[in-house]
Amino acid sequence: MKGKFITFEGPEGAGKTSVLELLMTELSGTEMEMIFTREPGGIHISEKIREVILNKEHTEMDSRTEALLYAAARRQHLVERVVPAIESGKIVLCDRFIDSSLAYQGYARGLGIKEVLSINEFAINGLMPDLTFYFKIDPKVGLQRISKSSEREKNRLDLEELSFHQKVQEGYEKVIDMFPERIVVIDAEKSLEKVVAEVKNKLKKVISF
Ligand SMILES: Nc1ncnc2c1ncn2[C@@H]1O[C@H](COP(=O)(O)OP(=O)(O)OP(=O)(O)O)[C@@H](O)[C@H]1O
Ligand SMILES: Cc1cn([C@H]2C[C@H](O)[C@@H](COP(=O)(O)O)O2)c(=O)[nH]c1=O
Repeated sequence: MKGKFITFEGPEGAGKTSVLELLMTELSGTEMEMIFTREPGGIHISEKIREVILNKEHTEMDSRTEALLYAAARRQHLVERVVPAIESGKIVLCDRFIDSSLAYQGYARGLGIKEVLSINEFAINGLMPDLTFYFKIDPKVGLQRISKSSEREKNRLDLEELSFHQKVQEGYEKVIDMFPERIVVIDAEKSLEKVVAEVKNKLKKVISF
């Protein structure tokens, strides 16, 4: 039996990683076999690409180069980690995937959502998520959260202007309109406990635990 591929999306500081960590703890005792992973990263080569993309000294990086690097990291992560897990029946919970590229590179960087979708179609070769949670939050609130966090050093993308992060949010709204059946919107400005409860509730509709 094939597993499922579930992704978590949203602006900076929306709470995706915190929710995934709590889900990992709460669902680890259940019968469902799950893996938790992230983009860009999740495996050796893609973590190396992550370091190149997010290094705050790499201010000269061209937007198309950035889009191609995310797509390359995505391809390797899918082949090495995501596809084998799904084929062995596991549930894969992934922090960010293709919708990040559509919102950040396609819309906020101005490369075009369709153009970025097209390079990513080559990378993913048909493997779209079964379900995506979009963590909706005012970008200002998300950025305030990461500024307060002592564990989080700001990367090159975090350091973009507020106007860039507002465009990311607009980009996500467009992506949601393109894929309304796949993407579930979660109010990420609620307390962490409430967000986790809402995600678990929606998850129960696609997997049993
Ligand atoms: N619902 C919440 N209410 C208040 N603070 C929260 C909530 N969720 C997460 N936080 C805090 O906000 C900060 C960012 O959270 P987290 O790293 O989980 O976000 P993220 O969506 O993974 O961000 P990024 O994509 O930028 O890495 C952390 O300090 C976390 O403790
Ligand atoms: C997958 C992906 C990510 N990004 C951006 C989004 C964030 O600013 C960083 C990743 O950092 P996080 O702390 O792990 O959320 O990269 C992007 O622009 N395009 C993408 O495809």
